[in-house]
Amino acid sequence: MKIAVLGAGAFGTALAISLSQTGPVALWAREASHAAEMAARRENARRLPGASLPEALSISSDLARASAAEVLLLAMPMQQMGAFLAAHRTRLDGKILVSCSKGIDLATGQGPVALIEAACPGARAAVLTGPSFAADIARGLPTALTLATRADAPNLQARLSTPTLRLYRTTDTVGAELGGALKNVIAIAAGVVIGAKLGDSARAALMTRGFAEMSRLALKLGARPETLAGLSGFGDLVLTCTSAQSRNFRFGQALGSDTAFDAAITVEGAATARAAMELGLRHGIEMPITAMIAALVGRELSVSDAVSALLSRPLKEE
Ligand SMILES: NC(=O)c1ccc[n+]([C@@H]2O[C@H](COP(=O)([O-])OP(=O)(O)OC[C@H]3O[C@@H](n4cnc5c(N)ncnc54)[C@H](O)[C@@H]3O)[C@@H](O)[C@H]2O)c1
Ligand SMILES: O=P(O)(O)OC[C@H](O)CO
Repeated sequence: MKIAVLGAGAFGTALAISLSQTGPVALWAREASHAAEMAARRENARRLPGASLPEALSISSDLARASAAEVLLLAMPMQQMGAFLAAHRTRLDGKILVSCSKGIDLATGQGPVALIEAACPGARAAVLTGPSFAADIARGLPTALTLATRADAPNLQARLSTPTLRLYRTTDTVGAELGGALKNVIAIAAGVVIGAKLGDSARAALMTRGFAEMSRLALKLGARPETLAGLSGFGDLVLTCTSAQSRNFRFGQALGSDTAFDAAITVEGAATARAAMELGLRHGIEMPITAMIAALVGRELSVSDAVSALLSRPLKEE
């Protein structure tokens, strides 16, 4: 199976580097100048500096060429995916489309699989998610991910595994994509806690209650509990809430300490907080932490008001 990675951000580039160990891979960048720069330097200096691009990795901005592969990894920010699929649906239909994005589409309230199935009904959709920083994957550090798909999973699992990238498979696409999306919102909240100097005990409480609300929404939408407890849910929640490598966590830290944050950095949890809050309202699921983060991101609430509101909620059973 030939592979192409569509989207030359940090994650797409890291996956392309890792997958090049087991066969030829094409990396597609939407800007011709970016593709030319990477091909000349053998490095993605804009998004993943310091990682060299192997010879087995071909780079281009020609989507017709890249999308000739059977397996296409979609590695762009979640809020871009709907427009990308709509613009290129005829080229993408019939392929195996593996979403590598973590989020909920704000315009439709849908995850990547529903977006793919709506735009490209002849495609087979999959989700690759779990605890993994691009820099770690690119350095060849051991990483375990979840591959969620209802189509030909063992073959795809084998093709996307490398000596350092270990994939576990599931058919629970809803659970895998919601775990990966919702943990980003809780990671922003964990960053707020640390940025506001509320302490590690508060962060542990926040992560636990955050996991409870992630699970409430995901189970209501059809996810399986074991998926939420696995790599794509609990595993990624732990990584993202405890590492300063996480952009969602660092964005939260900046909110909590009232310091500036570069708006050009991809922070998936910001839009997903609002999308998840709206899903919660629609399905009658209480999501107090998510609602608080949506309000903080929208500058509708101060950090101290958000903390007071969470601490003054009615006492209840765990
Ligand atoms: N960086 C990580 O460690 C990591 C790990 C796991 C998952 N992810 C997920 O991968 C996705 C991408 O994140 P990233 O870290 O690569 O982001 P990034 O900010 O490094 O790069 C985003 C890339 O997407 C490209 N892009 C933007 N809009 C596009 C469009 N309409 N069409 C094609 N390309 C477009 C940009 O040019 C850029 O190269 C996110 O959903 C993120 O949650 C990232
Ligand atoms: O840097 P973040 O916060 O987007 O997190 C990256 C990955 O999702 C961690 O698994």
